[in-house]
Amino acid sequence: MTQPEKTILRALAGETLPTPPIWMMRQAGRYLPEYRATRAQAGDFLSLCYNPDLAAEVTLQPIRRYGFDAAILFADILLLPQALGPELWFETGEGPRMQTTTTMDQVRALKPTHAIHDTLSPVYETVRILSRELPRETTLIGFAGAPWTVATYMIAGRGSKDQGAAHALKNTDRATFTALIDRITEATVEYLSAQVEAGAEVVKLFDSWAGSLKGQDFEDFAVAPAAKIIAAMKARHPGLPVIAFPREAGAGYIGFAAKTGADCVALDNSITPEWGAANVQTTGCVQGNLAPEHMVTGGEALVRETRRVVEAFRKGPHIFNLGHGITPDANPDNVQLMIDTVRGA
Ligand SMILES: Cc1c2[nH]c(c1CCC(=O)O)Cc1[nH]c(c(CCC(=O)O)c1C)Cc1[nH]c(c(CCC(=O)O)c1C)Cc1[nH]c(c(C)c1CCC(=O)O)C2
Repeated sequence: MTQPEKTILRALAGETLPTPPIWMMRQAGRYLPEYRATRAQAGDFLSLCYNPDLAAEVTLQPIRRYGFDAAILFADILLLPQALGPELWFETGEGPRMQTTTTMDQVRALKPTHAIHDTLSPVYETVRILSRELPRETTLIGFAGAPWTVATYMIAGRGSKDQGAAHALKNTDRATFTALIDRITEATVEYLSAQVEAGAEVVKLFDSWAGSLKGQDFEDFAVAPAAKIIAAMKARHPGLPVIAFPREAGAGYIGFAAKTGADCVALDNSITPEWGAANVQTTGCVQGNLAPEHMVTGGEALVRETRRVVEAFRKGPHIFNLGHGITPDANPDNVQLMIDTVRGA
């Protein structure tokens, strides 16, 4: 294989670059006026996700405006469970709602894995459009939710602060809980494979609620499913780079890449960049981890903390990013200031 030229792929291959490549979680989102305009044209959020032309358009908007080094497919982690059967909708101002899956009969009633493509084919079309339209230097990232995080929404039927319903099922009906995790794991491989076949060059697993899994639960339901998915993806697509994001894993970040086979571990901003460099970057590429609040507040603190992240990770492979998604109240000018600071302008 020839050496990759795209900066994101070089960092993922373990190269230390003089300037870290940069992209941003939720870079296509409500903080951008052009996103709000396209979303209004689509109607609601799910209609936007399932409209390949408009989903590709919002994916491209932050690339045009800022020249990020990567584009992330515009979709949502809850499209996959929806494709397995449960209804999904978004309550305005509140977030996602799903028909719940909490019994063995309901797990058995989920659609077979191969049937997900009936629902998800517009997402693959979005990927195909993007792989044609992105600038040649921009890397296209596909993604899925990790099984635990997806399960928390399927079990509770909505987002929750403590993932209480999922923990309760895990502790009271282990057979149903593990059957659900296994079904999501299998479907995730199928979904990510279809994204790669359509043109995604990297895939990222979002485990937003990994931090609520402690001790052996973290090993069983954050580490083990990620390891299974990554092994299957690498067997099907040799050389495919994978980013894993076990958000708020804390000490669980240590050794996560080695245990799961991930090429890069994305770090949230509950840890300092110095801690991440000393404990995680020692074994490979890391991504992160500026606090998203700086995109709201800007100014000297943004510049200082951006430089601190770049400095802390300077000695190893690093992809600059926020520690979590940018929020709707962010100021687009602050994103430009972050990029200029990273690139040394
Ligand atoms: C937990 C989770 C979800 N979705 C996602 C996660 C994991 C990452 C994380 O922790 O943020 C992941 C996600 N969601 C979205 C993407 C697209 C790619 C990107 O820009 O990063 C990705 C990678 C678009 C989106 N997903 C959502 C929006 C906002 C929708 C809108 O336009 O109103 C976007 C741009 C909606 C969404 N989707 C989800 C919730 C809880 C919400 C509501 C919260 C909110 O309103 O911000 C589920």
